[in-house]
Amino acid sequence: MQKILVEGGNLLKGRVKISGAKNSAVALLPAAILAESPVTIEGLPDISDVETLSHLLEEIGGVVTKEDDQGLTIDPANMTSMPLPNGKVKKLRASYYFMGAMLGRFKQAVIGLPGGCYLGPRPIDQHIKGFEALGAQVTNEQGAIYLRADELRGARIYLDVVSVGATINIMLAAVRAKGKTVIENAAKEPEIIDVATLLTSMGAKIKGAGTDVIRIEGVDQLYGCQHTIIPDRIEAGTYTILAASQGEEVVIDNVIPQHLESLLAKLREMGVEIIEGEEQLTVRTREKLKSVDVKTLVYPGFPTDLQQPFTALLTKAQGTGVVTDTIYQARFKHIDELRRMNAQVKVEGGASIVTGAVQLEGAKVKASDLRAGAALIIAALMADGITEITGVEHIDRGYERITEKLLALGANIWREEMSEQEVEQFQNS
Ligand SMILES: CC(=O)N[C@H]1[C@@H](OP(=O)(O)OP(=O)(O)OC[C@H]2O[C@@H](n3ccc(=O)[nH]c3=O)[C@H](O)[C@@H]2O)O[C@H](CO)[C@@H](O)[C@@H]1O
Ligand SMILES: C=C(OP(=O)(O)O)C(=O)O
Repeated sequence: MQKILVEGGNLLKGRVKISGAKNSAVALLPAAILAESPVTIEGLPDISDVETLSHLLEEIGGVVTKEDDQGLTIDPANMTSMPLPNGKVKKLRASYYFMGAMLGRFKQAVIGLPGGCYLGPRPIDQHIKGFEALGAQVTNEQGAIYLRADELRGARIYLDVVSVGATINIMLAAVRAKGKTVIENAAKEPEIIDVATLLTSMGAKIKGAGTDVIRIEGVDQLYGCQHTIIPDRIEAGTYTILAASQGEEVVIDNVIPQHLESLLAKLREMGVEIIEGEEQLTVRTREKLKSVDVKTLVYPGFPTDLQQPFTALLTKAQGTGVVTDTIYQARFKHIDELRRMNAQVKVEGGASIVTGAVQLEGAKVKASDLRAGAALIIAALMADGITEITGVEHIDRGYERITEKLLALGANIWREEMSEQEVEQFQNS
């Protein structure tokens, strides 16, 4: 087990290249189950979620081959509807996409309830509502979801909650259903468009991805194809926040700036200078930052996945900022850790209230989840002295080579193996 150490204070300067989107990758890989011949996905991020999903694809009989340029080819020809009730499915959230994809291809699946970041309750009732509407029988037996259908039939499905996972999962099953499916109140995140683009290249008929009504005409067969993933808007947002907090001038390459408009607007309000290129952002901070309030919303609103990193930045700004998370009202585990670093933050209801312009101090802290980890790294880069961050396995689920990328920008950051005693303390904390 490793920990990350950061000596704060260095100003960041240079360029950083953003990797492929985690939240696309984790759906694109299971989508390959639906094809009859090999699917190649290019530009995948080198993160542990991708590795775990590749192993799961192999467990059900897929042949996964590494390509140049971080591509993977998945040959689904010999896959079976092997049950996956336990094991790796519990390591990440997106294993739930095996439900939709295996239901679509085999008309049956047994998948353990997913893991992923604990952000308060994360039900999957809307996924199940969608599968049932398509004709599947769904039961929960000892923590695994059993799905079975004699035939999948297209249906009109209204999502009671706007859900990224449910929208994609229903799309995965519906592309192989008989007839027409309409998903109403669908999520509009760019990752949904990316998955729909892959499915369309495989032969699916999908209209409206990226709007709140998606129409799907089921087809009998899907085929292999080649697809290049979109850049990770959350990783890009994290580096943008990082550059705003401790950057002299940082150029962020391989970005779709339109995917980050809500964040960029808030940063500009704070006094950060951002120049948007076609696939690039240049971030400069010349003046003292002013606090702002943010409220997370579904896309194109401010993303919940950037709420925690943004809170770390607010500790530097003049004034008080309120961060309200309307998606996950319990996504505040990073706050206690930021407090250990001298941050003046309190949580009230579904919001954190940050009193800014405070000098953070290095401390021993624990990343409780992926974006809490990103928030702690940002705080550590601004802090006086050395910060030790445990819970690195969460960070490695979603940030490719984060220590190397930051080192190249001039940060003083490194990894160390934890001693046996530290591992024990960590596991008991
Ligand atoms: C792998 C992946 O893509 N993860 C992202 C995805 O998670 P995930 O797909 O799990 O998140 P959802 O969009 O489904 O969740 C949004 C909200 O709907 C609720 N809900 C969701 C499904 C359901 O069946 N019932 C229900 O009540 C959730 O508790 C949450 O409050 O979108 C989240 C919201 O942008 C991001 O934070 C995650 O990074
Ligand atoms: C919450 C996240 O991921 P997951 O849904 O995979 O747990 C995230 O990416 O911030």
